[in-house]
Amino acid sequence: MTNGVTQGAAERGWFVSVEGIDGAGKSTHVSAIADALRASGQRVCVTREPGGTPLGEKLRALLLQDEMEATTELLLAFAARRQHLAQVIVPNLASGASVVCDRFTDATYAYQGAGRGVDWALIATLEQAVQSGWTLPPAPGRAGSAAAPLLQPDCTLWFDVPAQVAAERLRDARQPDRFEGQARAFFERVAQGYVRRAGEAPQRIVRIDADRPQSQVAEQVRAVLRARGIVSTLDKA
Ligand SMILES: Nc1ncnc2c1ncn2[C@@H]1O[C@H](COP(=O)(O)OP(=O)(O)O)[C@@H](O)[C@H]1O
Ligand SMILES: Cc1cn([C@H]2C[C@H](O)[C@@H](COP(=O)(O)OP(=O)(O)O)O2)c(=O)[nH]c1=O
Repeated sequence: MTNGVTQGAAERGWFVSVEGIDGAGKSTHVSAIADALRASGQRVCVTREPGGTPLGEKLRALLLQDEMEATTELLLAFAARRQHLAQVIVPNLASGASVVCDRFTDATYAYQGAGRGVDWALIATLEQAVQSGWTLPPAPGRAGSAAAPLLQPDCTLWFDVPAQVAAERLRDARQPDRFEGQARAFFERVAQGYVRRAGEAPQRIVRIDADRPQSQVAEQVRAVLRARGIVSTLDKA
C-alpha cells in the first residue's frame, strides 16, 4: 500500500526520537530539544508514544493501566504507532516540520522484546508493516537520495542510565504506572534491550550518558544535534 504524501516541502523535516528506561530523564529534555530546533528556524511538532493522537492516547491509557498478555501489548503499541504515523508524524514531516517524539519503536524492542520476552523477529516484522507505505521527500541535506523503504527516526537520543539510578529518580517523582511499577530486573532487561538496539542501528542511535547532572545531559544532547546538522552550529541553543 502506498499513501502518497503530496503536500508540502521539497525537503521533509527532521524526525528525532528520544529513548531510555523510565526515569532516565527523557521527558525533562524533550522541550529543550524542540526549543533548539525552533531556534534554528524549524517548525516543530512535539509528540509521544504510545499516544500522540486521540485514538493513540486511548490505547496508551489501556497499555499503562490494564493487565494484558505480552503480544497484546505489542499489537496495541503498533496500532497506536500506525495511527500516529498516519495522522501526525508523516503529515508534519511532509510539510517540512520536524518531529520530536518521546519514544518510538526502539521502546517496543526494549520493553516488549527484551522486557517481556516477545520474539525480536516478530517485532521486526510488524515494524516493516507499520512503518512503510509512505513516500516522503528526503531528509534535510539528503536531496537526491533514494526514499527509505522504512520510515525511521533520523536520529534517536538514547538516555542511558543504570536501572538503579532511574528507580531512585522515580521513587518520589510520581505515582508509578503499570510499567514503572515493574521490578528492577525488568528494567535491567529493558536497559539491555536498548544496548542491543544501539548495536543494531549504530548510525541512528546515539548514546547520551544520562547518569549526569541535568546541565551536562543537556550539553551532550546539544552537541549531538549540532554534530548531526539537526541544529545549526551557529545557534547557542
Ligand atoms: N540528570 C538528572 N539528574 C537527576 N534527576 C533527574 C535528571 N533528569 C531528570 N531527573 C528527574 O528524574 C525524574 C524522572 O525524569 P523524567 O524526565 O520524567 O524521566 P523519563 O521521561 O525518562 O521517565 C524527574 O523527577 C526529573 O526531575
Ligand atoms: C512506545 C512504547 C512505550 N512503552 C512503555 C514504556 C513506558 O513505561 C510507558 C510510557 O512511556 P513514557 O512516555 O515514558 O511514560 P511517562 O511519561 O510516564 O514517562 O510505555 C512500551 O512498553 N512499548 C512501547 O512501544
